[in-house]
Amino acid sequence: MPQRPYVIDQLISAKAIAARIEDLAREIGDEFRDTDKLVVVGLLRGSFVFIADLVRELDLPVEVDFLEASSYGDAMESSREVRILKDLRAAIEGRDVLVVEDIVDTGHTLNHVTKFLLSRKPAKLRTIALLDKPSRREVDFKAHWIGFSIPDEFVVGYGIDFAQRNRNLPFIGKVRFTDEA
Ligand SMILES: O=P(O)(O)OC[C@H]1O[C@H](OP(=O)(O)OP(=O)(O)O)[C@H](O)[C@@H]1O
Ligand code: HPA
Ligand SMILES: [Mg+2]
Repeated sequence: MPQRPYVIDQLISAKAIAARIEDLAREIGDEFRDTDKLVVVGLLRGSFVFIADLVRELDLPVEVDFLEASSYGDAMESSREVRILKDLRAAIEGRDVLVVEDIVDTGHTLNHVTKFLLSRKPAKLRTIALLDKPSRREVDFKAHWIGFSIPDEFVVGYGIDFAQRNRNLPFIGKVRFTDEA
């Protein structure tokens, strides 16, 4: 299907993201100061840029692992069916876990993933998302840390895609279709 033409307007600059990550890393450091067994879990694919920047700001011994979950495919609407496409390598029972996500929109993805991981009985499980769109929530989910609360705009960049494109933009932008009146 041919894609509609669109442009991307910057919403959050690379500089603002970096500054916010420094603050978040300090708060996470306080929360996990007493653990030497933290596993930082990135949700593929969207979190790959955020987790890379976040772990480099963490002054803690960390193990990094990834879980792949998908619910949007190439669409702009959630399928509401979260599929786990790749499991963790680490066993997390009895360990402290920080789940790193790019965005909480309807909430289905993180809601499903946290239940999936909690069934493995970690000692502690916390969640962080760079972006939160509270006005779009369909399930009651709240991350422990949020980078930025944003309005109901379809966003791309800094790991986040529209039909698998634009993940490599260094900033967060919003998609604006140019064929709209
Ligand atoms: O709160 P929700 O409505 O569930 O939306 C958030 C999820 O949707 C996107 O993932 P997507 O399924 O597009 O996969 P991707 O991470 O591989 O891009 C995004 O990366 C989050 O994981
Ligand atoms: O705003 C968004 N942009 C891209 N992918 C998404 N998945 C959930 N919300 C979004
Ligand atoms: Mg995702």
